[in-house]
Amino acid sequence: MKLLNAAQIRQWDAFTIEHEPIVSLQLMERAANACTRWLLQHTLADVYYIFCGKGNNGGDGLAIARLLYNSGKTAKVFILESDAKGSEDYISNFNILHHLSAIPIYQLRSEQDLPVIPESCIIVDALFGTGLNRGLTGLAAQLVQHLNNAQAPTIAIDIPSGLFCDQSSRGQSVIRARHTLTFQVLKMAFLIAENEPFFGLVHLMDINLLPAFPDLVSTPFHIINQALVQRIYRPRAAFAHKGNFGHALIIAGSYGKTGAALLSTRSCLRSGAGLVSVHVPEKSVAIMQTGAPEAMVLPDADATTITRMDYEPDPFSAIGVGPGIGTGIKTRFFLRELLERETSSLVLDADALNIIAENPELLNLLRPGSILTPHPKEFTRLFGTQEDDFKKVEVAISKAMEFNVVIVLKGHRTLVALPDGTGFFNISGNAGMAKGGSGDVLTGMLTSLMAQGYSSKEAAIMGVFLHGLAGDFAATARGMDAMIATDIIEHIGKAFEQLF
Ligand SMILES: NC(=O)C1=CN([C@@H]2O[C@H](COP(=O)(O)OP(=O)(O)OC[C@H]3O[C@@H](n4cnc5c(N)ncnc54)[C@H](OP(=O)(O)O)[C@@H]3O)[C@@H](O)[C@H]2O)[C@@H](O)CC1
Ligand SMILES: Nc1ncnc2c1ncn2[C@@H]1O[C@H](COP(=O)(O)OP(=O)(O)O)[C@@H](O)[C@H]1O
Ligand SMILES: [K+]
Repeated sequence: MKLLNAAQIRQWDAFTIEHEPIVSLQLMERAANACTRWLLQHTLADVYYIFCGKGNNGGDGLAIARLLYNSGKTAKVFILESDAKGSEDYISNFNILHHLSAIPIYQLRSEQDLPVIPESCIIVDALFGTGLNRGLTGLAAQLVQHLNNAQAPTIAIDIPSGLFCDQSSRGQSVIRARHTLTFQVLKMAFLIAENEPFFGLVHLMDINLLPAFPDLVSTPFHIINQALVQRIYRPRAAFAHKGNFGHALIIAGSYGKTGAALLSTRSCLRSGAGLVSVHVPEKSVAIMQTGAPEAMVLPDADATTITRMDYEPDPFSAIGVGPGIGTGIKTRFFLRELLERETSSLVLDADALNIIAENPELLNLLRPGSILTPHPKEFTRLFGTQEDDFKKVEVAISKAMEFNVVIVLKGHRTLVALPDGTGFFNISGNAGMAKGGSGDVLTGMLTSLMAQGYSSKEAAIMGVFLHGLAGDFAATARGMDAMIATDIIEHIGKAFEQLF
């Protein structure tokens, strides 16, 4: 699914108005209706304090005030005054409301006009929407601070006021909402970690914009959804044999970290590979054979670390390397040898990435289409510190292009950055996965998918989606606090079932 920017979303509004046909004011009414329904279903308040700017976001706020009033609720409207005349639809809604004398309208012209906000009210933020074109200053910034200091919860309409859709809002005055009721589609701002304090829980309000529009525009960003992964997934043929599903090799573990190897191997086995081998330090062999009897074990010559490749890498259809291997000198030599000898693509995670970060020239040895799966700290070690999280997305994509690899920048909204310059955000998964071992599970899954012949782009998109979905099922079964990485593995099967 394409991730549209603010300008494209406005074009989509205009496209709908032109082709449906529907007049702009009716579209605003549809949007306000959807928000009002949500407010009536999900909030219990004595009174709604509705703060409006003079653009269309403010127009939404005025229409919501009227619809709440029509549903028997009490609403007070506060208008952030400026020299602007107001958008056409704002003015239309203002005129309607003006005639409804039951709804008081207060004009905010200076700091003295900022109202006392009762704890028991609900604040509706309709100051600025996708039309924000500069940071808030003056009275607008004071109002935002005033609302953020209030005890009452804030519901933002479309986007918290002051938050830019497509660029960093670091250092700006931005509404901190408990819920955001956003129209039709997610905005990029909601996928970026640094914006977490602002938008709260995001709810999509379907306003029936014409579905034909997104096909007409191009965008570098996409959201991974079930339909996309269903198109990638290839069901297993009934007459298939294990040779059809590749041979995966996991290289993982060191003394005290055999668990990382176990988690990667088990998740690799659970994700469809025909055969799975695992290269671990000699001392880990018994643990592996007991914990993952379906896998074949290649013991290292060293008792406690990975040091040598006593086998040819070529027979393996994909290799995943890194979880728990440490960054010792012999392991570093091993990784260099692997990168020099291996002819197919690799999945590189954890300490494999830390070793590369210490020896950046190794990046040039990566085979095209390899997958790197850094968490944010590993990403910083590899590619330096960025001034904000939007910049991080940009750098991930430019590095994917430069080294012709796929970079999976992990987090709440994992980004799959592709060498063709595009980026795919994953929206499955939950905070219960923020625990040691979750990343090892992802490495095993990606290696398994690559072994089966999925391209690195397909494997990365499908892998992060299924990993998050398995995490969501694990959270339902165990709860976010109690779930552990093994629970994610236990639910990989159920995640696959959603693709049938
Ligand atoms: N039919 C439709 O299209 C639908 C649209 N919908 C709604 O419209 C919203 C977008 O509306 P919008 O484009 O009017 O922009 P909006 O965000 O309300 O205000 C921007 C105005 O504020 C100003 N301004 C900007 N930055 C500023 C700043 N820092 N400090 C001070 N002023 C600033 C700027 O004017 P300027 O001062 O630059 O001349 C501009 O006029 C969208 O989020 C959704 O809620 C829904 O109803 C669905 C149907
Ligand atoms: N809050 C969260 N929401 C969704 N997914 C998360 C969250 N926190 C972590 N994850 C996922 O869990 C995994 C954690 O990986 P990583 O930090 O490498 O763990 P480890 O190295 O301990 O195995 C990543 O795939 C990440 O996307
Ligand atoms: K808003």
